[in-house]
This record gives sequence, structure tokens and C-alpha cells, in this order.
Amino acid sequence: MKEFKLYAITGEEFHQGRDLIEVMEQAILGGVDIIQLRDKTSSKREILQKAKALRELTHKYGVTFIVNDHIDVSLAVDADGIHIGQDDLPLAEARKIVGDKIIGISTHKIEEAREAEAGGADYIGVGPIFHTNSKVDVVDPVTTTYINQVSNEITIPFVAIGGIKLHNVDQVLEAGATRICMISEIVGAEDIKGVCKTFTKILSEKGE
Ligand SMILES: Cc1ncc(COP(=O)(O)OP(=O)(O)O)c(N)n1
Ligand SMILES: Cc1nc(C(=O)O)sc1CCOP(=O)(O)O
Ligand SMILES: [Mg+2]
Repeated sequence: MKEFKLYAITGEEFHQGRDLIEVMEQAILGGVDIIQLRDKTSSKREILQKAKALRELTHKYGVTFIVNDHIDVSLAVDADGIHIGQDDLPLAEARKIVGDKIIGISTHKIEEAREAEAGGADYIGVGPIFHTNSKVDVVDPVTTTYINQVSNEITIPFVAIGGIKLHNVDQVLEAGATRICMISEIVGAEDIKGVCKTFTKILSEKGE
């Protein structure tokens, strides 16, 4: 998969009435490399419509597009890949369906990270690093200690997620993360493009 540093997930509950596509376009203009459609409440038909619109937007800007949970929707709109969790379809079965498209997997402990790497995942989510209000059925924060473990052992790309904000991102990067993923801090911001530009700058300075 293409190299990435800043990963944004949709979260319309934080939009304050703003349009999904306008919000995600601002994130892209701020430097986001990957957009994931995550929608836990809409009907499949509505999710498909949103996915089509986001596919068009991400194509326009050459940004990677991932669909959360719904492999059928991901394939239907020719997204670049799918993100699955520990309770979703297992990696081996997902791979049979999506072929060489990107598969990302959430992990919350090193055993899950090892299993994802051995099974051929393209990247892993590492979290939740801090407390988050954006996910209902979330495990306790894994803290930056888990970032440390993963960065020392796992060779596939990993992205830190969960409660990451401008005020704590330094801790995440100090622990060894080079890629970060957020919902509320990006899509809930008043100046989405500005916030993303700030994160992009922080990430690129860390990478130098
Ligand atoms: C990049 C990234 N990491 C983790 C998750 C969480 O996925 P999952 O555990 O399947 O939980 P839901 O998002 O489906 O509630 C993610 N979506 N993206
Ligand atoms: C969707 C999701 N997955 C997590 C995981 O740890 O797997 S944490 C999370 C929510 C991230 O949202 P925010 O940036 O607003 O905290
Ligand atoms: Mg899921």
C-alpha cells in the first residue's frame, strides 16, 4: 500500500451539521492520506451512497479510501480496501474475498498484532491509546506502552488510534508511532483543514 501518515475516519455525529463530503474534502486539503468510511447507524443502502461519494472524492485527490466493516460495500464501490476488527470476518476469509486490496485490522495487544502480521494484513490499528468517546464497545486504553511494543517488534505499517489530540500527539510519536488516525479531533474541529495541516507538519518534522 502507499505510504501514509495521517488517517482520518468519518464521524458524522461530530460534524455539527456539516456535509460529509465537504468535511472530508477539508481533511484531504489539510493533508490526510487515508479516509475511512465508518458508519454504525445508517442503512446499508445509505452507507453505499456515502461510499460512492467518498470514492469519487478520494479518486479526485488520489487519496486512499477504506471502508469499515462492510466488505460488500468496499467491493461495490471499488474502494482501496477494508478495515476489520477482532470480531469481524477473520483475515483469511476476508483475504479470499478482497484479493489484493488493502486489509487493515484493529489490534489491542501484541498477540493480535503478531497474528495480523503473520496472516498477511497490510496494516494494523493500535489502540485505543487514550480514552475515546467515539467508539461504544471499546476496550480499556492500551496506553503508549503498546505502541512501544509494536514499534519494536512488528514490521508491517501500524497506525495509532483512540483519543489522539493535538495536546497528546507528542506522547504517541515519542513512543514510536509514525502514523496516526483520528475521528473527533479532525471531523469535530472548526477548522478541519487547519488542524490537519498542523498534524501533517508535526508528523513530517518527526519523520525528518
Ligand atoms: C484504523 C482503524 N483502527 C481501528 C478501528 C476499529 O475497528 P473495529 O475494532 O472493527 O471497531 P469499529 O470501528 O468497527 O467500531 C478502525 N475502524 N480503524
Ligand atoms: C474507531 C476506533 N477504534 C479504536 C480502536 O482502538 O480500535 S479507537 C476508535 C475511536 C477513535 O476516535 P477518536 O479519534 O475520536 O478517539
Ligand atoms: Mg469493525
